[in-house]
Amino acid sequence: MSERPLRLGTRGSPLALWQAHDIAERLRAVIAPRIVEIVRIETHGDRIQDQPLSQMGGFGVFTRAIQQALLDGTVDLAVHSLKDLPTIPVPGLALTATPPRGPVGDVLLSEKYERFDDLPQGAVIATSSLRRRAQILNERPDLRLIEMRGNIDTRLRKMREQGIDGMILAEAGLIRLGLGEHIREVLPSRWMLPAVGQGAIGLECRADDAETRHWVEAVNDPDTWARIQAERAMLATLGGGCLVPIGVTSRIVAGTLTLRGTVLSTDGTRRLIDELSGPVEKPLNVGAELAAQLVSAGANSILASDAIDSR
Ligand SMILES: NCc1[nH]cc(CCC(=O)O)c1CC(=O)O
Repeated sequence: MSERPLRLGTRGSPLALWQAHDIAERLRAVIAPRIVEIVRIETHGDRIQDQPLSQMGGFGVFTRAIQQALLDGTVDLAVHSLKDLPTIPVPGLALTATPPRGPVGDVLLSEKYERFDDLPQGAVIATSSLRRRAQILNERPDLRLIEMRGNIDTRLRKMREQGIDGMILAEAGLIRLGLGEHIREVLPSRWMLPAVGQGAIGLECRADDAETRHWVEAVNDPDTWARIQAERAMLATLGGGCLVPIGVTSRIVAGTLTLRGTVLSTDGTRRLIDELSGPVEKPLNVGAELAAQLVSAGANSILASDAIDSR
């Protein structure tokens, strides 16, 4: 076994660094006395802060630079927020493990209202995600949605300064940064389905780096792994990437994996939602079959109409 440090690549945002330190601790517990180092890498999404994510040319704006560092050998392990990691495989790299998943939901933050249902007609809500926008408009067509980018701290400040009525963020990020006191309500998964992989951390290695993969597999959580395999198979089969509103929930009860998926038009007027269960040993089948069900119900026409609208 080599004695050089294991270098772990991450974005430099406060949330990314929290996640990287968490992974470093988990690895140190299995890999000691070898040193684990954290290497910060700036991604395209970190550099360009003034454009809507949906217009930044799509896939991998928060992950590609870290994957490149992994391929170059600058780092040995990439730590990603899994929901930012495209499902398209990168030759030479392998998603190797997912530690236990954090909270999966989306939450309302607001200085004025306690609950989503308290929002008055025409209230202004900030979000940078097409998935959140479409699901909010499907539930409440009267609300006004505006773009908001930036780290979580920045967004909280902008909401206060600009008098915005509310904002939707992932619960996991707020909890991890100790900002849980800002959460007013976890939005019901009945209508706000989280992003594929939300709340999970993905650990990616070079496919041929057997030694690192061995250590990284030691911090894997099998239930999280099965759920994210199913969720990502659904997304990959639908082929929507990040430019189309797709949401999902998953659960495992007594060896059965249940996946519920939704596809919407970006304006929220059209929505499909469907559910499928299968053995936890076959997560890829559950995901691909649920996607096929959504396609038979017309998912492709919803996705295609969005592709035309966004031009
Ligand atoms: N780049 C957005 C991003 N990627 C991961 C998280 C939060 C943590 C997670 O959902 O895993 C966030 C912020 C948000 O959506 O509020």
